[in-house]
Amino acid sequence: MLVDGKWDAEWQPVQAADAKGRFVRQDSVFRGWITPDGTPGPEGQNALPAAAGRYHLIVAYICPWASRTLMARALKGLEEVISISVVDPRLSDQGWKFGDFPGSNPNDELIGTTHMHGFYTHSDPHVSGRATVPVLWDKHSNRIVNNESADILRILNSGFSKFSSTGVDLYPEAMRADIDALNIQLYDNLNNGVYKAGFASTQFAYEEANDQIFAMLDKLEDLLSDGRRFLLGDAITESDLRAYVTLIRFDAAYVGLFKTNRRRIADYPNLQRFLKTTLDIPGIRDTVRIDHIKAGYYSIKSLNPSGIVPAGPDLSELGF
Ligand SMILES: N[C@@H](CCC(=O)N[C@@H](CS)C(=O)NCC(=O)O)C(=O)O
Repeated sequence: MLVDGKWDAEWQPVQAADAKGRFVRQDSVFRGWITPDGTPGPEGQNALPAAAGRYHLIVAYICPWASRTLMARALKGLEEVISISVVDPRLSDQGWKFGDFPGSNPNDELIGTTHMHGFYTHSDPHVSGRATVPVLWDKHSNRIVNNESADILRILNSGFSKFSSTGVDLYPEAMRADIDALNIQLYDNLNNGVYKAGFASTQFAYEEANDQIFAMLDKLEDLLSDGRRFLLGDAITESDLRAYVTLIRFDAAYVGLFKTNRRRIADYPNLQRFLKTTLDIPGIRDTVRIDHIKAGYYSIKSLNPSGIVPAGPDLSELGF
């Protein structure tokens, strides 16, 4: 991680642990906003004006948080408005870097950095924290606008609406209370839940996280059991993006590496249908690279010292 603008020691996947061995995630540090005309964001954040060609997303296909921003970009039809670059899925001892893995960018064309942390120190020479993806980058000032994917989803949804070619609204006014309530459960039990299981340092913390994950999966399976296409009805919302990015990684990576192996998503008919429905939306399949997901997760040395990437599972039912 970075300490006062300098790379400090070897990269470690475990961010912090509490007294009971629970994984604790750090908060993101760059929280600027983008609005249609540059007026402040919804909570008074400093904002830049939306524009075509000015902003850029730096992502990793392995990463669920980055992938949800790619999904929002695709669902809003912003592929020609916001450019992207993709880091190598395999973590180096200095965090993310550009590299030669198929489908990633060998070099950075924005500022010529080799590692993700270069964007952070370029934006703030004294920055401290982890150099995470995704990053929303401003090509005019050559600075990070925001490195919190939850914010980036909202920015893409509302800030860029005049550039959207689809008219999809992922956070409709009338559904906000339901979306917010479901998002909290999804984050604690599922999105961050799998990391809590995978990076638990005690049996207690692992079992606690595992129970939360499977209770949440049962709940989502039940929500979808009336035949609805998405979690809150027939229209896709932000909550679906949040659930999807963890569900699509579950059988490929988490069941094995994070030991969340009580059941697979393929064993839940409605969750599997939800994955297929979402994958059929134009642009979504392009946001999923199973090869990056497997290579990336299984490159985490502390969980998989040999670096061997499993050959399975068979995901042909999902078209992979
Ligand atoms: N809260 C952040 C979390 C992002 C995050 O943790 N990304 C991971 C990859 S999935 C990362 O870049 N980790 C590198 C590190 O922690 O050094 C967000 O949602 O944007």
